Amino acid sequence: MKEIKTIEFKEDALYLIDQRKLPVSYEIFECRTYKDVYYAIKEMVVRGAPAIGATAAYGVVLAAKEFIDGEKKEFLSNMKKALSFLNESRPTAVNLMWAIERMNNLIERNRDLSVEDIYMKLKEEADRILKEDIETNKRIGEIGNQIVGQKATILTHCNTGALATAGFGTALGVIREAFYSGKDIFVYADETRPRLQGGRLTAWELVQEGIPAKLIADSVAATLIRDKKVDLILVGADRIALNGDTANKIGTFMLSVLAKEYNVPFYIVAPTSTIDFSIETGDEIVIEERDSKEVTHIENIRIAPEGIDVYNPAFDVTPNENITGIITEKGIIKPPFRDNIIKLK
Ligand SMILES: CSC[C@H]1O[C@H](OP(=O)(O)O)[C@H](O)[C@@H]1O
Repeated sequence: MKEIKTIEFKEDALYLIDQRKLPVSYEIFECRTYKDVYYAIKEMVVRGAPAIGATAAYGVVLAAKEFIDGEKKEFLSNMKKALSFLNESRPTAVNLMWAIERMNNLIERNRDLSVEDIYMKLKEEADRILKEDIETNKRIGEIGNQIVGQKATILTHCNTGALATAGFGTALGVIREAFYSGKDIFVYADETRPRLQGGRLTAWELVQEGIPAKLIADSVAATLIRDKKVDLILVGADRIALNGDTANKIGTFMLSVLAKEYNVPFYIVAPTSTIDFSIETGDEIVIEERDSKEVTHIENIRIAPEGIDVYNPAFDVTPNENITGIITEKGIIKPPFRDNIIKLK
């Protein structure tokens, strides 16, 4: 299995695979300040809910390093500002807020320690988040593999692999696990307009692993599903509400409607850190709207005329009634979702 180091912290700097450049070139983006990390998340140098969370945690570490020479009071005040700034980098993936809150809670628990000791504890906590995510994803892979047939064609959307996490992946992690456990699987990967995470990132990971697959335009999925060419649909998540409604990359909701119409099992695959226990339904999820240039251009080449207005939501919400189950590291959550999700709090 190929090791893909999406995120690496060493010698007081954070190194990220620059996912904007893949697959054409493999480049590393260096973050030396928490504002570098904000930029990396906002501009999707790094993306994917768990990867965003782990990256933000190291952004907090870089902020603590930046303010380490200040008096305690000034340090705590600067850290509060830095955490709030990082928290605003993208609005939908709850792992960002989950990681920031976890780092803030650590500061609050240790505010009587020296600034240097707080910094060391923050670094340890960020390392823990990174390590836990990889372990969580491998557990998700094992659990998810239980619902993959010995011979199965799986359709997936966007990128939910090692690049979207600290390693191994979520939905693509289940696909990895099924492949390496010897199952005869085949993957259809949606290219996922407009940022093409499927065509650029999932396709790259599948080729790296030698997993049999075909890349398709998003609009091909409907015919494949209608013609019974797809046995299972596995997608990721950015925020899951208590009732199971799930925000994920734009185009996921459409797939769920097709899956329901043609009785194809449709699973969300995500760590429990992607569950937002503070919201009842998907109506409360903020959907990020991104720059129109993502739609009117590809690699800075204009493909739509000047003057055309654009609507570019980065996510949509799949209603829980379209979801077969939610595969997590604690097991597969089945309906009734609220009753079963609340038990995980
Ligand atoms: C394993 S979470 C991956 C999740 O994140 C993606 O969004 P983005 O690339 O904009 O960060 C997409 O929703 C994936 O399902």
